[in-house]
Amino acid sequence: MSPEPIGPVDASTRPRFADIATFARLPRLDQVEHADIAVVGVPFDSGVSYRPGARFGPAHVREASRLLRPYNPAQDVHPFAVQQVVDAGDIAANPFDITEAVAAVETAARELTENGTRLVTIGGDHTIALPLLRVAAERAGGPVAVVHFDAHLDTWDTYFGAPVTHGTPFRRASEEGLIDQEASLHVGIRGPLYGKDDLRDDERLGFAIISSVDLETEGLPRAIERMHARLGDRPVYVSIDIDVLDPAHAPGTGTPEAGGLTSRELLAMVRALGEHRLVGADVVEVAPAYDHAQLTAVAASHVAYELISAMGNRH
Ligand SMILES: N=C(N)NCCCC(=O)O
Ligand SMILES: [Zn+2]
Ligand SMILES: [Zn+2]
Repeated sequence: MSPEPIGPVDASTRPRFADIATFARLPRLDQVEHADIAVVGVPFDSGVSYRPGARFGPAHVREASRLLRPYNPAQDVHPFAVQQVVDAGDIAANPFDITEAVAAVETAARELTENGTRLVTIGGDHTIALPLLRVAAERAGGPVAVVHFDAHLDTWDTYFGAPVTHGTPFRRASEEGLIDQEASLHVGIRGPLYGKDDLRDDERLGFAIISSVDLETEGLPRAIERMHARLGDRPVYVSIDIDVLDPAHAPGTGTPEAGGLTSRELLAMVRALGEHRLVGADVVEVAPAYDHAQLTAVAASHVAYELISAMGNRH
């Protein structure tokens, strides 16, 4: 029998503002025999097209995650008791060479998932979704349904001739056959595009869209219904760009767009994913330099907590 999971440090006997921060004050990977879920940081932002700083995201989210508690009433689950969740530290990626950095993330993700551990990765910019999806599809034995929360499509082709950036991971992933083209979708899309072709290309690459306006006009229950219908019973990878939230809810990000989701809407949609077989997830694009009073980091840490809870729901 495997031992009982080691949970977070108890905030009622040891102040939650003490100690070096691990995610939710969980044990480190080297302190357990086996991890069901590893939270891992990728402090990398060399793929950004506008404001830099997401390289400081993992540390900022860990700091804000000190406030998380062990029982999640919204999903009626003790996410850190039904499964062993750990902090696996950071994947240190080369800030001067995107190709090398992406390869390093892929290698590290492959190693971390060797014994069935699922990853919840904290970015870092959205470039890192590409190597993470490579490993997720490999582990799932084929393409995965991607549910991608973002203001942006991230299926553009190149920037300055560069094919691997934070605006292009899902085009590359689709071209590489990593995503299930019948079951993938974006949620929260809004704002100006380069042209109409962006949407045509996006559909051809295998994505459906629940836009921010759809959410407003159709409401949350209908959006959740559409998400369930699209994902079906496929293995699901969840990629959450924190800029899916309105800048009022998440100012600390590099390419903010007005008219986004509330954190309440995003948390509700993530909770609904508890019905699905989640093979991995990321929360990216938290850039602390533009944050205020940890607003963005609190949102990101709660989103990660709901993801871990959703993974625990079907444990
Ligand atoms: N992945 C994020 N956050 N943003 C992509 C924006 C790409 C652009 O500048 O057009
Ligand atoms: Zn975005
Ligand atoms: Zn993005």
